[in-house]
Amino acid sequence: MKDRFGRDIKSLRISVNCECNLRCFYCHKEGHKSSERYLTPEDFEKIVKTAMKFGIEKVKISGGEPLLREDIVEIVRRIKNLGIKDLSLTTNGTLLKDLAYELKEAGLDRINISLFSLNKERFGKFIGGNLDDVIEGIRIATKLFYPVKINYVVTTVNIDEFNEMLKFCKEVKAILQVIELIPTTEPLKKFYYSINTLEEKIKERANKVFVRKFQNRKKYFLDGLEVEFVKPMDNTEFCANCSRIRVTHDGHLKPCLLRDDNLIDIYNALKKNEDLEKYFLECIYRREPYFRKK
Ligand SMILES: Nc1nc2c(ncn2[C@@H]2O[C@H](COP(=O)(O)OP(=O)(O)OP(=O)(O)O)[C@@H](O)[C@H]2O)c(=O)[nH]1
Ligand code: SF4
Ligand code: SF4
Repeated sequence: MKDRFGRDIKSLRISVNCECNLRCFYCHKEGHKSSERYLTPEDFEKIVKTAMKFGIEKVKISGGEPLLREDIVEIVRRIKNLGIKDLSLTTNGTLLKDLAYELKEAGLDRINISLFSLNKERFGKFIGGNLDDVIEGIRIATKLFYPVKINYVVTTVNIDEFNEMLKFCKEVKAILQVIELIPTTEPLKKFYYSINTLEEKIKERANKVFVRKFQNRKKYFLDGLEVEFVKPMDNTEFCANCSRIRVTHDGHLKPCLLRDDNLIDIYNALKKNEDLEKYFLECIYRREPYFRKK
């Protein structure tokens, strides 16, 4: 299925909650306000079932911090049991050491873990929480899942750790995902650091480059290491190749991360056990590339 801009619909990104046990200063909260309303594992199952009718085979679970939900393993199991081929989860990693085995057993295919800094003090100051827990979570995850991606959001605060991040990812055998900061508020703008210079450096060292169809992302292969660049800002090619639909924890279909004015409320439809197809069609209709050529 394609939207009005000829973009395929391939993946569903489900935010299962809005709470988090960390406080990253750059958090964009998946572009949605918090709310007291929460979907149940059965609700997510119904949503994914409908999404599959539209050809969606990839599901990403996110939050807030998804591992704070007590029923996260059940959510994973129910979605995987529907036959989703690529089921992944993005986490801050703090609770992973206690949950990694159960998630694997429930059918999770792969995992992305945020890592702002390898410096304990800096991690505590800008992110909160305990870096050691995250590192332990990463080490366990890399033994159970493939691939594990390390999400390194680049800012003026942690740009000096780029080489250390490369070294760390090589050591633990994870993919380094270098992510451009999305400055969603005015004060965040001063932390923005363009990742183009980092990409140039990696390009020089790479043996092979691969361009992912999804968001036109480039992946570089170095000796024993993969590095992917995520550059959403003002990037018309990124949005032109966006194939995601989002679901919020409180039961909205969301056509775009950066917009909060075109959501579709499906909460009552879920509770009444209505067919969800027409809501998906409406969501696909409302999809527009956020950054596009004028
Ligand atoms: N603008 C925009 N940014 C996105 C979108 N999806 C992901 N991102 C950015 O990419 C970062 C990492 O996202 P992840 O949750 O790790 O997932 P992903 O890298 O998109 O997905 P996979 O590579 O398939 O695992 C997010 O924090 C965002 O900054 C999107 O749809 N739009
Ligand atoms: S870990 Fe993720 S959800 Fe939590 S504060 Fe950081 S960016 Fe936001
Ligand atoms: S259209 Fe662009 S900004 Fe919106 S979700 Fe897709 S990639 Fe992100």
